[in-house]
Amino acid sequence: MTYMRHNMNPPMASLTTQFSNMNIEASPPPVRKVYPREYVPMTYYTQVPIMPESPQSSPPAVIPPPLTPQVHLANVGGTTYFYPTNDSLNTSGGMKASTSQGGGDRAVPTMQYPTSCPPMYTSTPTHMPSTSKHAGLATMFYMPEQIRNEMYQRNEYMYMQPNPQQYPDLPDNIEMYSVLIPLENLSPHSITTSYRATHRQNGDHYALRRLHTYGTVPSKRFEAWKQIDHPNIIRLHECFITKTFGDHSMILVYDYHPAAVTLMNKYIVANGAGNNLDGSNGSYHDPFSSDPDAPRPYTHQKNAMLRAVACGALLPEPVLWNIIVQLTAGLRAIHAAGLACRTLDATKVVITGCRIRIAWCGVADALHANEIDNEKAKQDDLTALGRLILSLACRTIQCDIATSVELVTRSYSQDLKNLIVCLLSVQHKTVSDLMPMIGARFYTQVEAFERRADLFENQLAQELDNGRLLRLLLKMSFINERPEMNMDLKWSETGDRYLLKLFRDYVFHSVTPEGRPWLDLAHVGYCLNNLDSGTNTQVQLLTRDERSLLLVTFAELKHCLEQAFEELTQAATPSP
Ligand SMILES: Nc1ncnc2c1ncn2[C@@H]1O[C@H](COP(=O)(O)OP(=O)(O)OP(=O)(O)O)[C@@H](O)[C@H]1O
Repeated sequence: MTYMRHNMNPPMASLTTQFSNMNIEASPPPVRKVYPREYVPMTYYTQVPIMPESPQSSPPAVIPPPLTPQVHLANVGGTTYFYPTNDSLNTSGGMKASTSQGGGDRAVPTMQYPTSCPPMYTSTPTHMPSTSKHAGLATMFYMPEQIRNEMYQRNEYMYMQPNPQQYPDLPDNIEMYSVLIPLENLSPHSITTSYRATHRQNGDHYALRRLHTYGTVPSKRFEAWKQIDHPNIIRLHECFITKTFGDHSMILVYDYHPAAVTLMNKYIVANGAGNNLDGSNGSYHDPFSSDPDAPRPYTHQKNAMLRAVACGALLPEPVLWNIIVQLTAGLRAIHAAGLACRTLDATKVVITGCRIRIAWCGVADALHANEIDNEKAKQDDLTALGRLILSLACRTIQCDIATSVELVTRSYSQDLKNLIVCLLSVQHKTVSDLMPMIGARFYTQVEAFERRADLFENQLAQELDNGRLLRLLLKMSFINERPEMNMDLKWSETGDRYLLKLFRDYVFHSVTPEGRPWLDLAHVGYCLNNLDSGTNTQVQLLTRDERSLLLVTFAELKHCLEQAFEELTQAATPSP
């Protein structure tokens, strides 16, 4: 009664006589919290209410009419509609309604509904809790903020546009790739450059690695690299030589992972403690290298590292194990394919969300094509992994091994220290040897990934529902308040469309008995899901003048919607 009420005391006399005897005062308080609950799929014309008739679940002040064997009457704009009661509904799906004489403008349909089950839409309003003072509306409409931010950040990278003034020398196309955007600051002396590019045919983005002035033929190992499809390795798709840059450059084409950031940038440079990049060309110097020309560590950097320990800036150990598990998984696949990474360091491993991936695989094979000792290269990979973990544990790349191991001993578990020492030792080892050292932490990682997968799956389910409801809303919006259709200025106000208009009011324009807008998303979700399913649950629609109350089922409303939308679709299609 009150869902369209604009003042607190509507004239009771205006209600149709069938309902005038109802004791409104005795009914439960009209506005209640609607607890989200599971949606129970219905079959047509069974009279089981979808939401239990508990005081917690009713929409505001919509009082269930006493179901009597008589025919219900409703008057709309001078037309009286007769609605059959429960008993007169036949389970074969037929339902009849008739108008009294009086020339109403609503053509009363004789509807045939399918007897099969309607589509099942589960988890109706579970993600649409009822509005409360404390919950912001935004949190109900959108996915969790962390996931949303991750997605938006990736989109930002996906839709990034090149600035031609910034890089005027960049070619428009390289073979099938165009719209080049450098992934790093271009430096005139570097021997490699990376770009994001778009494939001209399929429109997908790729990460291109250009090896400048590359004279020899592509390494045979590229074919093996292209076969590696692993979640912790960025996939190589193709490689070719091009003269587009005015030299013989080799281009290696990889999957593009938007918003990927190197471990160096995320954990070391961000800490401000490990920038060991040579200012002249941005290249990375390994502080543990046996090369006598490599920059040596400084005592003050050791102090900075110790200060980092003191103020708790070290990475939590689970983060390190997460990286170890993923990197060893990647290395395992690479070594099993008879290949070696050869350039594993913090600038060649990227992270997106929680995923760690080894980047630019195969580049070292192109640059050092003559290095054929694969077994040694595999050992070097494991040593490089040990150095990488040590750098991350200390959040610096500028400290000597002894000091770093000492720090790890003090700050982390014995297991982590043993693993690092094993990786750095000269003894022959394989990735499989590391597995017992990782031990049960492997299961912790699997659990974490499964939880994340569950989270995304749940979110996906909700988004599926949101998409479905959006399509329904779009259909309703195409119909409601349409100024004219096929020269008929009253099209959206008459016939089936009139019911849809009243239904729209019921769903979205309900007010509390005090006349305040009733913004309950559970109510909206409940109504739209019932409409989409075409259930046999009845809904009472009050005309705007509050003089008539119409009893309709969601199945009827669904039929009205489909009919009206079909009319629109036909009118939209130009005749041949
Ligand atoms: N497949 C990829 N998809 C998206 N971004 C990537 C991909 N691989 C690497 N990146 C990003 O590209 C950027 C540049 O990578 P690159 O390896 O050239 O960095 P670098 O540290 O400058 O190394 P180098 O000195 O060898 O050029 C990095 O920020 C990295 O996160």
